[in-house]
Amino acid sequence: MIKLSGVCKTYRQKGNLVTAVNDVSLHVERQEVFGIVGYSGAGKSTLLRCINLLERPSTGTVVVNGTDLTKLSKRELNLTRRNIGMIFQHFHLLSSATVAENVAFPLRLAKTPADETKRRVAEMLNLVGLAGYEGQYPSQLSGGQKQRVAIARALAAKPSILLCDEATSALDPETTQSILALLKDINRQLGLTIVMVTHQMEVVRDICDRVAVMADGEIVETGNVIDVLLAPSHAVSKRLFQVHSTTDAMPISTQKDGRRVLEVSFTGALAYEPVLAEVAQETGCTFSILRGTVDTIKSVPYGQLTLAWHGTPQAVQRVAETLTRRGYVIANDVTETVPSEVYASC
Ligand SMILES: Nc1ncnc2c1ncn2[C@@H]1O[C@H](COP(=O)(O)OP(=O)(O)OP(=O)(O)O)[C@@H](O)[C@H]1O
Repeated sequence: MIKLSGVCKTYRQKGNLVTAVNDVSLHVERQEVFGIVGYSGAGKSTLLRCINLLERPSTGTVVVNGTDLTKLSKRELNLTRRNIGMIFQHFHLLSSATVAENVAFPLRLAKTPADETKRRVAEMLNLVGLAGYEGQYPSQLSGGQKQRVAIARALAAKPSILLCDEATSALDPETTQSILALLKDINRQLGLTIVMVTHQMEVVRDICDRVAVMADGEIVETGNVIDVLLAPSHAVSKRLFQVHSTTDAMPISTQKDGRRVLEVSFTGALAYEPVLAEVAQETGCTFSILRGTVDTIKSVPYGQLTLAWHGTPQAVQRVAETLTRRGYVIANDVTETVPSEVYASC
């Protein structure tokens, strides 16, 4: 559906070259919700804007539905862009136009007949839950309602792709949830492909199927959300997705007593099995839970726990291997990262 190959974007800034996106290749499947995350300045927005050529890549190709956008004339590009809607953090609504006029804007550009425009605007406002707001102005709406109008406008020309640039970052948590629910519905009902840039990990957890982690203009890790979230492999992903800091999770007394402190994760049916009790029995160790989360990601149960294992040195040595055999993932063996001076001083 969307295939980026070797995309680079450089800017000239005060005589220096800034590389915002560096040799990114990416494949987004039809109808998936794909997240792009990373710290500020990682290049996320620039990469997103390369997908509809709001930013023209310095090198590389952008193929959408089999067409390389970088090869199109201006006119062809404008026509193709109708297939790609976009929403933004600050909504970008026309303040002097009514809700209906805002939603009708892309249809006017496409010279859609008036009766069809009217019908489509009504359909879109119904979809986003704003039927009856046609005559209101953006200043009369809440942030969540403004984003709903922006979504209606973005979908008015029936695109098959929606790009979202920090679409929920300016909204409170409750409104964020309602916009995410709307995007999920749209993804399901209309079969829309959604690519979203976000720094909100709950957005990734709630709505994305796959995620790419960016750092310094590059994609450093891509995968299914549940895999990247529970067993991130790159240092940046670990920082972004870790639920809590290891140091916070370990009172000093536990560092001393717990011979082995492990951060583990598990998914699916394992959440319902008495794995920890069985591993304790098999190894002859006991354990305490220092920190933990058990939740679901898109209806799949998962858990992340920090465990202190107590027992003889030989017994605690067997714990990690036994947990792994039972299907747990060892995200971090914290014991090995605790300096020996810490043990000595406790
Ligand atoms: N038009 C521009 N001119 C010059 N440099 C730019 C331009 N746009 C982006 N950059 C630079 O490219 C880099 C990536 O910026 P970008 O906005 O894509 O990052 P981001 O990950 O989206 O950050 P944020 O989360 O803060 O929005 C930054 O160093 C930024 O300063």
